[in-house]
Amino acid sequence: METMLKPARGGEKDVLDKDASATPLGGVNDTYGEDAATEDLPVTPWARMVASGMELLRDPSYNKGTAFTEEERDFHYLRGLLPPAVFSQELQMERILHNLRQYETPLEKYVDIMDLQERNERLFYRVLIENVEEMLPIIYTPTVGEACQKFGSIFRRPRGVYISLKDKGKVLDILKNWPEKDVGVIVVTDGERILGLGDLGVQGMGIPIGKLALYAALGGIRPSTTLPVVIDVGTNTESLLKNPFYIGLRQKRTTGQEYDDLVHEFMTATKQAYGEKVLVQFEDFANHNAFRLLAKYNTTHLVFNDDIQGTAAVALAGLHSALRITGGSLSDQTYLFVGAGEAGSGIAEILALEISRQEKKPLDEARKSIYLMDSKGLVTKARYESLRDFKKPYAHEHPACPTLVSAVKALKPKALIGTSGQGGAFTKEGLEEMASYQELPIIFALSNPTSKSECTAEQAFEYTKGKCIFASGSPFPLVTYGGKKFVIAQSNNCYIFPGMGLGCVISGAIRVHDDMFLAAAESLASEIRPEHLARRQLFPAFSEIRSISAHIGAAVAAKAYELGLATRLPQPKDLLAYAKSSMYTPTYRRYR
Ligand SMILES: NC(=O)C1=CN([C@@H]2O[C@H](COP(=O)(O)OP(=O)(O)OC[C@H]3O[C@@H](n4cnc5c(N)ncnc54)[C@H](OP(=O)(O)O)[C@@H]3O)[C@@H](O)[C@H]2O)C=CC1
Ligand SMILES: CC(=O)C(=O)O
Ligand SMILES: [Mg+2]
Repeated sequence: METMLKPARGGEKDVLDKDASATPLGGVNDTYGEDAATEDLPVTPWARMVASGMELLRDPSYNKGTAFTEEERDFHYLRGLLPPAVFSQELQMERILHNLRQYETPLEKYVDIMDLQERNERLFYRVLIENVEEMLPIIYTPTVGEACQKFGSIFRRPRGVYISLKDKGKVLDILKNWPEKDVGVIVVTDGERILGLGDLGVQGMGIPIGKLALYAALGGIRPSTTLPVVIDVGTNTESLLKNPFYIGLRQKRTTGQEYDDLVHEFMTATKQAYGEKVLVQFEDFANHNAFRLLAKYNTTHLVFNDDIQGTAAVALAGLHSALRITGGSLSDQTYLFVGAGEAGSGIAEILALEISRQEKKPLDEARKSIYLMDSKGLVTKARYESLRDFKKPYAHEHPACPTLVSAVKALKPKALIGTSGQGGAFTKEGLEEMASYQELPIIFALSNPTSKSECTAEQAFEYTKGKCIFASGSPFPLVTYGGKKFVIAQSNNCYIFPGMGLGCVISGAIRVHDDMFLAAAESLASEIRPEHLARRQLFPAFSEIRSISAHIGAAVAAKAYELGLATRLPQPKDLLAYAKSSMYTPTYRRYR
């Protein structure tokens, strides 16, 4: 791919036009999933003005470091500003990986790789895309959790947009300060429930940054169209308030009208700044805000909540796969959730929707085989009045069960799904009980990061005597039990949201509908092949994720067209080919 850059000594810059092109992601019909053979590709028919010389080296969107060719070094006033060797992107990647592997702690690796994002964006994404399985635990769970806890200390350069209570009335101005005008996907948090680590205030920003890196790497969304946002309304975490390196507002969380007004100002400003079709993903809000914000904005904005809906879709795909191993249908089983918040009730509700759709029975009927436990034990009818709304549909007539083992004994669930954020919540006794009456118990320990997983993969296999079909939210190493090796698949919403974003963008969707998540789940489930199931592996390897995201994107887009929610007309004939051809690839452009 050749890109015409008009060198402008002294740094005249046209950031508005950056990467503009005919495809919705601005991918200039990037060659999907392979190295573009740069010589053969057409010359892009437009020109850009970018900085030259040192400024070019300092612009991560265009910088290629030692990969600038001799010709480019002459043309762009770079001669002498770089050492004489000219590296290929492949060799640069090797060097990055070599250095990364020298670090002793995952946090050091995180700091190093995020630094690369600030220096050379294309190299950063090339490293991510070609080494997803190695890189995911660093830029995502579990390391991103530790990075958020220490965000103030490791802070180097700001990334994304910080909106605090101090900015009331100025949110649109803040969005205007962001250099990119063509924003398509925003991930926003208020930092109150960061993974299972609780309230990390403004330091939750690590999560939108990480999720959006995955949008680009796994889903092919052009990085320049992504915007991480944190809304800082304070934190109730005393240790942060006392920490001299804390980078947020040093006050307790604001709630009520003042909170709502700031969020509303932000939501209004997103449309004013970026139009109707900007996708806003709510991430890691505490559940007292998550459900109501979703309900408030999903009829007026293109929004979804990843913890409720993305998690639901991936877990549903996992359950489909698990039942292909055990036999039986979704509707024949009893399900027990440990954790009745966003993730738990989100999964419960999509499961009930799917059962109701498959069996053509009312949703309320479908919910009857799904039980939730929260911090007070089993959610039952007797507790109805005191329950939050999202738990009420699952308050069945049943005696109280205060502990996991008592609930498992009473209900004999086929599947046990952990979404409690409580490390160790799946006790030895509870897991032994799950294995006492069935051959292949389904055990999902979905809480993140690793320290909050309801059990480890090893414990699941050990306490069920190797019988379990297991998935976790955070990565676990391979488990060997009874001489057999089991690859531990991750039931994590990162299988879904990149493809969901891709589908929304390529169709020009204006709303997200639950059926788009059902379509995403179905698409993901269809990627599971018999050889995966033979190994009890419920999800394909992350190395296949770009292709999976393209399929999910096409399925989501098809559903958006079917529901009349898509605005990109006419509908492309082959949505999968269109999704693939629209995806961002990080191969360097040739500048002249
Ligand atoms: N794998 C994935 O893709 C995802 C994983 N997650 C993980 O799921 C976890 C929960 O997230 P989320 O649902 O948003 O959080 P919420 O705070 O909304 O929900 C947590 C739930 O767990 C319950 N709970 C707390 N302690 C216990 C206990 N000892 N026994 C049983 N239930 C308990 C809470 O009870 P009560 O209602 O009484 O307070 C609440 O219902 C986090 O660790 C998060 O990282 C989240 C999204 C995606
Ligand atoms: C994965 C995710 O979104 C979470 O743990 O919150
Ligand atoms: Mg989350």
